Amino acid sequence: MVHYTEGQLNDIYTQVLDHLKKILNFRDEEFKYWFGNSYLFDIDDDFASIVVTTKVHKTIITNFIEEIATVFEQIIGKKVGCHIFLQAEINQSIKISKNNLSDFDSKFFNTKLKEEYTFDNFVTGKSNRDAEAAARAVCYYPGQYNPLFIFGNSGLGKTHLLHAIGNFIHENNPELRVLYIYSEDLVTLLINAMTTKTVEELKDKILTYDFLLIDDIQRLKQSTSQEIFFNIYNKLMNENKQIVITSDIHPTELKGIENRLISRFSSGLSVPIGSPEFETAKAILRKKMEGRQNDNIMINEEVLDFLATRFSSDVRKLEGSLNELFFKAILYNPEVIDLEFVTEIFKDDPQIKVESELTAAQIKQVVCEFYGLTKSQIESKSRTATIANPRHIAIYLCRKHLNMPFAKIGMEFGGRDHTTIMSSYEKMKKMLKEKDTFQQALHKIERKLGV
Ligand SMILES: Nc1ncnc2c1ncn2[C@@H]1O[C@H](COP(=O)(O)OP(=O)(O)OP(=O)(O)O)[C@@H](O)[C@H]1O
Repeated sequence: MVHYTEGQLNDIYTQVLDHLKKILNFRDEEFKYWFGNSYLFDIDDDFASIVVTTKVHKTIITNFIEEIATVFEQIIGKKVGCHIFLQAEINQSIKISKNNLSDFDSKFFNTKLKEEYTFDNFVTGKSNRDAEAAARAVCYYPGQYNPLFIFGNSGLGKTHLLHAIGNFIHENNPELRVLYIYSEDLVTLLINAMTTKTVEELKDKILTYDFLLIDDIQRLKQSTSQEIFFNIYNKLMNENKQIVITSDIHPTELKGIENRLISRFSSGLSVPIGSPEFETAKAILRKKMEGRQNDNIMINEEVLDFLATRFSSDVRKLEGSLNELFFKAILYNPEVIDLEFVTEIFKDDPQIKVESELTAAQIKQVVCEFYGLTKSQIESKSRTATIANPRHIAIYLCRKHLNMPFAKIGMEFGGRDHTTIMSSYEKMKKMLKEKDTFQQALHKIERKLGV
């Protein structure tokens, strides 16, 4: 990598500005106003970092990022991306991240893996079996399903599975290096590396790992960091390192993430993880009760039924409900935790009221009643208009009122994939614009649903 001195950076930037002035349509004083106080902070292998003084300058100059990159290519003879930073961002990052890379291993390696999240204590059922099987598969065949992308709502075990992969590898293949990282930490690292001119070192560090486990990728929104990430991602893939990513939505529905990344995320294996069904939720509760200190507390079967029914949409809440119950049991010391005790404990819990909120099942039911169909008809693959159109309406309503991801709606409608659901939704949107009859039907159904 070429290291430029301050003087060289200064020379290069002077030439860049001269060229830019000729191609941008600014008057002299305008150009001076926008670019006059900017300077070139650094050029590394992939990026030129330009520093400006105010947010407004950053916004305006960012509009010309492509032109600036082209001029850089002409002057320095190689293609680089351009980043615009505020002086304040540079100052802040330099302050907090001087030691970031030396901390890297202790901060992001090993210590971050939660030992308690293993495959052994991950309870499987229909809703999460595919995700668990895929997670195990990457442990046995690293690089074969690359990247593995696990998506689903909050609290359904995505992080648990990532850690389970890491723990499994540590135990069974200790020579392989695993890096678990939360996306927001990754963004901080990338930005700091840019501002402390340590991008190459960071890349080299990350490339020493065999498994990169990235949690909650939807948070990788900072656009400047996406470019470096893209670069690192490609290098890891080229070296056949295993990448596992989690997100709350299917890769194609990610917002604020560049298309080239989205298409790469979709190119491996994407598996959904859903809310546990009743029996799985109960099995999770039993698992979470194992090894608790308060073994002597008796808990009735119907209590597990109650919790599994009310809280299964989020395993984190399911766990929380159990903790609360045990805590209250220690406090009030009932002979046995029974349904009466539980309903009293949770009587003011807003979660219980979730029952009255609109669900996909209610939407399907009301649409079926309206059109005289059965549940299995609306969920079927039938293309007959009398069945397909009501299905489009129900899908449209799920998206509109529940804001459900397309992949999740697909699960409600006979396991269709998200692209089919997306096209169904678009079709109904178009039909509603074109035909009054659909609009009227939609309003009547919405009135019945009370929305
Ligand atoms: N199938 C399961 N078996 C056992 N525990 C589970 C299961 N699913 C989830 N859990 C537990 O539920 C809690 C929440 O899970 P986790 O943090 O993995 O969810 P998440 O999908 O990553 O959520 P978020 O998107 O909010 O990060 C954890 O304590 C985890 O151990």
